Amino acid sequence: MPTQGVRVIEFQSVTKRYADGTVAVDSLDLTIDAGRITVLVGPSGCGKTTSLRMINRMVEATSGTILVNGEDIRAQRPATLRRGIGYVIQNAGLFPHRTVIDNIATVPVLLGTKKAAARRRAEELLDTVGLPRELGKRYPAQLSGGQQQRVGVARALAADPPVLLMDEPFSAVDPVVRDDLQEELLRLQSELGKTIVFVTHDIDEAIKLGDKVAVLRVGGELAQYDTPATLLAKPVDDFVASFVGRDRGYRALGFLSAHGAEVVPLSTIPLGSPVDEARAALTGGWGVVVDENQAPLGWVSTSSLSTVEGELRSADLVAGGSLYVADSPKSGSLRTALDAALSSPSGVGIAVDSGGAVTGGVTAESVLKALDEARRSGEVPS
Ligand SMILES: Nc1ncnc2c1ncn2[C@@H]1O[C@H](COP(=O)(O)OP(=O)(O)OP(=O)(O)O)[C@@H](O)[C@H]1O
Repeated sequence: MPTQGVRVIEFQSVTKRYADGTVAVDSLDLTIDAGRITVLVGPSGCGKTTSLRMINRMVEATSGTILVNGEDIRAQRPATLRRGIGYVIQNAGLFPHRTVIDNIATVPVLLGTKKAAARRRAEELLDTVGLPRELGKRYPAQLSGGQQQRVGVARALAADPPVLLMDEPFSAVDPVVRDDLQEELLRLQSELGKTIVFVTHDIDEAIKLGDKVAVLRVGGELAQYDTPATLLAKPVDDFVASFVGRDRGYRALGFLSAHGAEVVPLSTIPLGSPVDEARAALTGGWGVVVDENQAPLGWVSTSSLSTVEGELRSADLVAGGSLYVADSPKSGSLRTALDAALSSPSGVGIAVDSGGAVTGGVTAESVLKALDEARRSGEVPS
């Protein structure tokens, strides 16, 4: 099956009325782009899960049409349809009595792949989702919540479906793990280019992950469907504005590229340099110590070097803050740049290229200046 077919999912005036009369989705028109992440977001009960499940026919629409790749899904047998659509849910939904490897291999084996081959592929998928292969022999209960969620993603990817449906997949894990899982999904997506439909009630998650975001309101109506930037800059009404939140200027930092922020020269000092040379190389009292590949190892300052003699060793370094990649067009966001500046002991965030080598530094002021410019050009709200 192709990894990146021209799959577009199209909702044409789709309504779902449950047997008790509840209208969960009301005349939904939505075109979901191939190879992108589309997020459905909105308050509890607004019909996100119902919309998602109609795509793989776990829920049947009452009226309207859903096309996948131009074909009406009602014309396909649900089992055939689902072969091309992976599904990931909250708490991973793993089979408790099967090992991790067998969980991942489930669908390929059902589809006729030999067990040994399916297991080998499952091991590769553990690598793909960033889990050590040793975990393959464990049972789901022997994994952390975040690890289980990664296995859930690996299982959904096992049959290499062009479409992935993800229903609040990261909601049950703590914020730090959730952040890791989100980063991992973005990394995976940059390699795999799946058509992903992602449901969440968390607007921050929607803005971070979505190429496009559909905001739904209770009653199953589409309130706005736009890129995160447009959603933040131009909410169509009070509902969307309040859902997106008052601090949307700060949120905007998360998707504005840090490319616009000025990178200033930074003194770099090779580990092992004589301390006298290191002292002479400091700028504004600080310098970044690097390895032979120019990758940052930590900081030294006038005061940290005051008692050091001989050559610079790892033990002499002050731990550095977070890094940000300033390697257009792969630059990190302004938020990563600001995080780097604020978490750095010197107040200057370390900018690296995509190979991890130091290219310079960025200050909080330069981030705010770039934000100001984005505001003036109307890219983000003022
Ligand atoms: N099987 C069902 N029978 C009757 N009503 C249902 C059924 N499933 C969902 N609903 C109702 O349909 C509406 C939409 O539900 P849905 O689960 O799609 O919303 P959601 O946006 O995913 O909510 P949440 O964020 O709370 O999961 C809700 O009012 C819900 O109570």
